[in-house]
Amino acid sequence: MVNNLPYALGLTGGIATGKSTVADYLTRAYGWPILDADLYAREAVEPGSVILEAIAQRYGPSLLNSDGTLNRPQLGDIIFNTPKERQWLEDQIHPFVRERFEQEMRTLESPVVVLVIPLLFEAQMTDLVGEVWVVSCSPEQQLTRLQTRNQLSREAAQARIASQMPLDAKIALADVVIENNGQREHLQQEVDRIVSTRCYKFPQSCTSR
Ligand SMILES: CC(C)(COP(=O)(O)OP(=O)(O)OC[C@H]1O[C@@H](n2cnc3c(N)ncnc32)[C@H](O)[C@@H]1O)[C@@H](O)C(=O)NCCC(=O)NCCS
Ligand SMILES: Nc1ncnc2c1ncn2[C@@H]1O[C@H](COP(=O)(O)OP(=O)(O)OP(=O)(O)O)[C@@H](O)[C@H]1O
Repeated sequence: MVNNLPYALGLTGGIATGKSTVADYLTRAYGWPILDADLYAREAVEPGSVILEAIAQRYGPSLLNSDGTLNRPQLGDIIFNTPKERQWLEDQIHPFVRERFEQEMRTLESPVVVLVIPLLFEAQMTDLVGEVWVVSCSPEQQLTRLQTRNQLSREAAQARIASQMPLDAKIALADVVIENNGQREHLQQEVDRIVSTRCYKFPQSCTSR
């Protein structure tokens, strides 16, 4: 890690376990900036990008909406059901996402930054962060949250969950695990408790990986 970069806290977990909810709270309560892999992954496929062009070449122009943007649900149907195609897409997008994190981190003045990276382990981005927080919830809760938020059938939601590293395996690799099975207020108290026990008040005392 280059000197003078902020201390990076990596937030990951299963799909729809609550990473963005925790990130929103961290920035509201502590003022730490958030950098989000999902936003960079969207930037990677904006109209006019090389990657969107490659997607249209591979799957045909029907993968584009009439305004030239990516038809995300349709690409999701392909990649969350076909591991080889998921791998192809990740090979296109992940180098771009990594590059964007590195760029943005160099511009920050804050002593701490939160990187939200759903595929932190799968995409081997752990070197970007000083420590890893995994947001966890029960399998039933995860399925319900995902189906409700994305309006997905049970089968489609299960396919998305199955396309990621199992949550237990992520928990085993975590420095901090945040249980998110209760109300939002409880989650916030849990986050406050964790922050109070760690080094962020004195980030220079945090050691990099
Ligand atoms: C397939 C796409 C177009 C579906 O878009 P959609 O709007 O439905 O989902 P969105 O991008 O909001 O992602 C929601 C969540 O899905 C999960 N997810 C996304 N991509 C992947 C993947 N390749 N493997 C497993 N889970 C994934 C993450 O938990 C993410 O937070 C999109 O997810 C995508 O481009 N994925 C590939 C890029 C990627 O790997 N992104 C993850 C961040 S590095
Ligand atoms: N403690 C909670 N109480 C009620 N709803 C919650 C709670 N935590 C998260 N949610 C809801 O569950 C859904 C998933 O949460 P969130 O978007 O934070 O997950 P995520 O891990 O960032 O998802 P993704 O992997 O798809 O990016 C959202 O609709 C959010 O509002």
